[in-house]
Amino acid sequence: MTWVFDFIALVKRNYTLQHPPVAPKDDDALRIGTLGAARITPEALILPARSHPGVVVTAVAARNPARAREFAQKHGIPRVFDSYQELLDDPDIDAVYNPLPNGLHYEWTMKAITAWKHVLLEKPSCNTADETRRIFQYAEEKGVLVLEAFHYRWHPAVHRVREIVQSGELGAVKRLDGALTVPSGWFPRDDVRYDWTMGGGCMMDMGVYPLSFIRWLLDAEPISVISASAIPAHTSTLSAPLDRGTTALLSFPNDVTASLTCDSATPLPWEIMPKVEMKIECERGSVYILNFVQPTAYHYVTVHRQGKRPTTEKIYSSGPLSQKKFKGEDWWTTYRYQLEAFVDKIRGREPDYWMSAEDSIKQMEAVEMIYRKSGMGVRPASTYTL
Ligand SMILES: NC(=O)C1=CN([C@@H]2O[C@H](COP(=O)(O)OP(=O)(O)OC[C@H]3O[C@@H](n4cnc5c(N)ncnc54)[C@H](OP(=O)(O)O)[C@@H]3O)[C@@H](O)[C@H]2O)C=CC1
Ligand SMILES: O=C1OC[C@@H](O)[C@H](O)[C@H]1O
Repeated sequence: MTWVFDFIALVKRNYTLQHPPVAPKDDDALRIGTLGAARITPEALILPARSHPGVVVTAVAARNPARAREFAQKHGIPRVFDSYQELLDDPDIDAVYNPLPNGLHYEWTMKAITAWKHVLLEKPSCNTADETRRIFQYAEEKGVLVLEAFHYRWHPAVHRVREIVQSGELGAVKRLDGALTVPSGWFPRDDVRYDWTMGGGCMMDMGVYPLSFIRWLLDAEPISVISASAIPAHTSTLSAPLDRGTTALLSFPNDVTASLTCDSATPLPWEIMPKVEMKIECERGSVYILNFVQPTAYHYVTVHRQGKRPTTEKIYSSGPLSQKKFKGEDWWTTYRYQLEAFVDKIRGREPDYWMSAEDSIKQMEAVEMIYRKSGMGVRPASTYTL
């Protein structure tokens, strides 16, 4: 019978995450403007802001004014700007969400910082580690906040996995295997993910998730990339090499190895569903999590302890977290948790979790190491100068 209750909870949670309760807004709610009418914005910002009393999405700017108006109307955004710069220049906006193509992250985040705006910056933070370093340095100089939107990092389920791994109860970690793949047809062939000039490539778009999770689970950086191979995308050329997918094997301190796989178009019929998983093998057992990227929709964590029967946990806000209790509701998406932390930090409150500048910089250094090893080379640096 438990599965019936689980199924009802799953349906309820997935309905509520798409139709969150609307919170009455605080008088001093943070006013966020969003750059571009990007596909990810409703899920990553507009829905989460709905249930947050301390945030209002007050403005959108798009390259095409008609598109901006249509987007604003659809999502109840009161103000529309005909250019990104006009939005940044508006003194009634406190923070911006930057979900532009990767190749524009650097330029528009630097411009936003110049305009004294806090920035919620989509992953991957920039095309190169050097750009990421410069962004955080500049933000510090100007006294504004930049956060790379690695939303999964805020969900209690991934914290639980990290807690088990780092508690030492299973002994030392020996090996990790992470994957994020989607079947062919998931992205249109003209998607910006396949545009080299815009910082495209699957390692940039999807491989960054298992990479970031591995680094965080270990609290360590790769020593070297043992091997890396990339499948060229249909847009890949010699002068603009771009991966449809990448597989890499990394070496970490203490003899730990980790593999990651990402693919933006796994050929049918080998895969008809996305694959999103991480397995951590330790001396005396293992931990497996299904769907570490969007655990709110569905996930499970299975722990094999040597000599014992495997156990399975599902961890939402009310789950059996032995570490500190997170703020949140079962239906809070990773983006909702992330927004809570972003606002808390700006308002001087201690967030439940925070992803540091150092972490974002090290993450891009690791991405570069993998691209160099696979022969694809690092993504083109922005031509924007401050
Ligand atoms: N956190 C997450 O779960 C996810 C994060 N992302 C990240 O968000 C970013 C955007 O992804 P996604 O929403 O899928 O992308 P979209 O292509 O839907 O959106 C990108 C936006 O960038 C603007 N833009 C400006 N210049 C260009 C250009 N030259 N070519 C294309 N678009 C341009 C467009 O805005 P306009 O024309 O309206 O001005 C467009 O709406 C990426 O960095 C990606 O990695 C994506 C999906 C999930
Ligand atoms: O951030 C993301 O999350 C899930 C992926 O499928 C997507 O391509 C990416 O942009």
